Amino acid sequence: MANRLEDEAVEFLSLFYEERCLDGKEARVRDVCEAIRTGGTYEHTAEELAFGARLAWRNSNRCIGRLFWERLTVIDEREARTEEAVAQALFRHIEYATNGGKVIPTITVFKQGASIRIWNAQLVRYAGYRGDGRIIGDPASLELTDICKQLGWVGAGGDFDVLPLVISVGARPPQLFPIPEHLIKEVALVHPDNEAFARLNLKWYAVPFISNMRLEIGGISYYTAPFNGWYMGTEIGARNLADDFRYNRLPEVAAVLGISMEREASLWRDQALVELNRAVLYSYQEQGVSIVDHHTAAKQFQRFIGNETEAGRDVTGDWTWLIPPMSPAQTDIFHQSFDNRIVSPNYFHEKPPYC
Ligand code: HEM
Ligand SMILES: N/C(=N/c1cccc(CO[C@@H]2CCNC2)c1)c1cccs1
Repeated sequence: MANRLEDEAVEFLSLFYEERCLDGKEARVRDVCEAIRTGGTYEHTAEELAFGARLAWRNSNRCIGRLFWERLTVIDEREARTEEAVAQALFRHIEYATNGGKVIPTITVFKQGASIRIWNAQLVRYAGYRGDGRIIGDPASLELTDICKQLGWVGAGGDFDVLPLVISVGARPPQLFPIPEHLIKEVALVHPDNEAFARLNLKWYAVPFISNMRLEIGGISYYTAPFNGWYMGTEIGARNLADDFRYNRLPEVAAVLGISMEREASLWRDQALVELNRAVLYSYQEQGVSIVDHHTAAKQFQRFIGNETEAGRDVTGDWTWLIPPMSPAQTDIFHQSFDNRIVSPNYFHEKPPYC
């Protein structure tokens, strides 16, 4: 009687051997089913792991950046067993993927199962502090910042303090690992036409490293598999710095650019939003850090659809996330519909270990 893990394993291995036109599938399937029957699980080969991580990206319905799914660098850290070893591997990932600004899409995969956990949602993220009546820094980080303070971390109390890595192994309490400053690349935000913009003293970190999603391949879950790509400008300019429950900077941008906020109908918010997003794209490009604008990203996504269709594969997608948060109807994505079926391998939201 084949169990669920066996079914998922056989399905993935079939894809692995067929899509890459390899032979030897029968023997591998037999070995894996034997391992599951005797030990309750199985181990992926390095090639299966790399292919599975790339497939998971190709199957990520909410990702507009999937054109480059085959170009993912996969680092195998399944042997790491201590908090220190995990932290060192993460420092290596940050340095390698940042690559001086020419960002390399990369994932580091730690041992299967949930014994190793990273408590950070992103490896590099700013702290959030509740001051007297107002919030300093990133409101999205309030909970993790509190945990870091309880564990002895002392933040500078500013708007852009990078949090330490918080890593736990098994039932041990989490350990803190401040990220060496030389590994963290940031971009100071300046405007292409208006030098007054710099007076806002805004900046953002160069590379997004997502560290709170579960990678599932052939029925096996890797709870710790942090991955990065490069940013799409709107993530920073239309959400992180613009949402009123995040950095909420549109009023200051309007003020410094002399845009009157008197009437909603003046569309001052939209005008300030465009200028903030132009500043983000200009600053990253000027400082040599990879970034893509939402129009180019949407065109690349159309190429992804073409490639997949040519390969005879269905494309699945989540329209509500694929459309950019700024000028969505200016992209072809807005005028299409997508099948939001969940296909495995994939990346899944996972509740934080501190819940
Ligand atoms: C290479 C450049 C990439 C760009 C420009 C890009 C862009 C994006 C954007 C804009 C989102 C929506 C994020 C949000 O609205 O908060 C997203 C979602 C996502 N991306 Fe990509 N991506 C890239 C690479 C990758 C890579 C390398 C992976 C994994 C290997 C990946 C996996 C995902 C996943 C799983 C989501 C959904 C996240 C969630 O449900 O919270 N992306 N991507
Ligand atoms: N550009 C990116 N953007 C994101 C991709 C996935 C997730 C996120 C952050 O999602 C949070 C949860 C909902 N919005 C913020 C951002 C990438 C990060 C890692 C690889 S590409």
